[in-house]
Amino acid sequence: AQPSAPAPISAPLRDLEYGQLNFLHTTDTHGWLAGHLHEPSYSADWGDYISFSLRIREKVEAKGQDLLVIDTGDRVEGNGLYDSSIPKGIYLSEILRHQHIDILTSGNHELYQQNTSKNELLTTVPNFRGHYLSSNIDIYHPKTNELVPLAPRYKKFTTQLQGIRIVAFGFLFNFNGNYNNTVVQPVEKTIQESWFQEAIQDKEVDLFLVAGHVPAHSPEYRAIFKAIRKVHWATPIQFFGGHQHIRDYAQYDSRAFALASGRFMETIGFASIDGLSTSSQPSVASSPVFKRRYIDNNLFSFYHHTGLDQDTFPTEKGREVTQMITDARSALSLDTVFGCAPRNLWMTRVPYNDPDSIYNWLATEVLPQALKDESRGDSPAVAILNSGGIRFDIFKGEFTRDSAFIISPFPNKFRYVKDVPYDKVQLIMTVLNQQAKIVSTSEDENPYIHELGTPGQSHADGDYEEEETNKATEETRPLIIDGAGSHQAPLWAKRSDNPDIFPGYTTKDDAGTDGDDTIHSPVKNYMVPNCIQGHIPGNKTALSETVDLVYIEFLEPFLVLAGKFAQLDVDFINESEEYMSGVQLTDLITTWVGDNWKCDE
Ligand SMILES: Nc1ccn([C@@H]2O[C@H](COP(=O)(O)O)[C@@H](O)[C@H]2O)c(=O)n1
Repeated sequence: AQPSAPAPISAPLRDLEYGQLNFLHTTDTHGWLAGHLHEPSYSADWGDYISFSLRIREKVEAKGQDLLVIDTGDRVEGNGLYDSSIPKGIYLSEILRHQHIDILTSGNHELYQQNTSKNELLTTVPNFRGHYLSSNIDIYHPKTNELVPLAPRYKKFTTQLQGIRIVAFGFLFNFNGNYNNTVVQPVEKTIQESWFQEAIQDKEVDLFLVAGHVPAHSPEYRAIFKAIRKVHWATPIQFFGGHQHIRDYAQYDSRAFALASGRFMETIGFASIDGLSTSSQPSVASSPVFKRRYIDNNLFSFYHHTGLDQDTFPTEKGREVTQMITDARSALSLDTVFGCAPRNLWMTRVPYNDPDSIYNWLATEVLPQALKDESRGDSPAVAILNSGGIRFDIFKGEFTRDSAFIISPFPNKFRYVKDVPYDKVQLIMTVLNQQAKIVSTSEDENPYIHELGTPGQSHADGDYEEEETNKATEETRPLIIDGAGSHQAPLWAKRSDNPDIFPGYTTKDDAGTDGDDTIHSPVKNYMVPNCIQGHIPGNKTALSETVDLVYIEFLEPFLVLAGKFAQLDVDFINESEEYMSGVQLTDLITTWVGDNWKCDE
């Protein structure tokens, strides 16, 4: 773990249930390779994960079993370790490549910016040659401008020890927010292509392995499942997915399961299958048995599952990578302090209009006080942000360069259109927040276009409380103990009534409620609107007035549609201009923090 990471807290654990074939899975790591430096449950880093997978490999191979390591994308955008370097990602790519990954795929975040996908093609794909798969992404090659697959579409291989014959694919969900140097083909169309149909005709297959940046429960995975089942009624299928930032396990039939392993290096997913045929034993009598476990990413869990301790667990490679991360964080000055947060500010643990909500803070303090384009004189403005652009909580204590990128990693600037009737702005807000489905289906069948909100909640399946009806109470607030001096506060403490249990993941999935390795008490979450608004200046504007409609540039395509619904006669693409030229939301936040959150001497 990193030198400043908190020690993990001991807790009751469920064991891993190994099988003939075992998997470790990461997804949506978003640059958090240093682990969480303020949360003991997720405080292991990428070096520890390398040691963990090497130790698990030793353990399973000693029993003649196999291990495969999977990563399903969104490795970039979301942490200073990736976002603060110039160019972005130079340290991250080097750190990542030290993990042996058997199958990896691209997420949507690898494709938002031209440079990011170019870096995938020219650095990450070669670093993981033979392992990176891209079944439905093409890229215009930066040298030839020819449209080429980002990586091979699929591969067939056999496992080292048992000769399990696997056909593997690497998909991305039907994403359409990519920069125009890449092409994402819808999954449903891709599986009609001849290469896919030929790949699934193979009769010498013991397992289909579908890795992808695709939700475990999704129309895309259902389509792939159906396509394979048309040809193979009983061959086991193991899916690995991601994108929603949740722990999830979907059962498609008794021989087809999908695992999603959370986000931000909080979770190491584990899966196993027993009862597979192999090249030397092509038919098996029994049905395969599938298992899953979500491992909290900390050394307490890692020691427990490997049966090792602080002396016997670390590997030389793991230690080296931990040091590489420490060096990179220092070279990037990620611990530079901009100010000290006087309290915790939460994304979803309190209602969004609560004084402790990060969105309330942005809407009532940061935007009104810091967003001002001098060229607009005294014109009042309403600024709209998508809540999904904010990625993490702020903890009481030091607010560092790293915190800024963790909260707001995207290079999003502001744009505006002038003289918009205030009542139309409010109508647009209603459309974006309450009628997003209308917006998403008007011209575009892609169901993901309305993902303006925080990733987990559009698929929360009842785990989130409706904001209006539930005000957080004392008992539902996370347990916090104040940090000493200006240090960050740890996120939770043990409960006095049950000293072994503290808040954390309590996952419900298709296999039940016993998936998490660590037994936790639940944390309450509240729905957040897709978009929030701040008034500049902060006083309320009369309904009859006109305002500058300022918006984060990511919102523009959504505003074009919402504007039509609100019958606003504005051409957002051609009539808008930059607001506070060159300033990104991240800069606005850091400037405000520097001006307002002084640290006590
Ligand atoms: N420039 C950007 C890019 C993305 N977002 C927000 O992130 C969401 C996607 O993130 P996932 O981790 O869920 O893939 C997207 O829907 C936006 O809300 C952004 O704000 N700006």
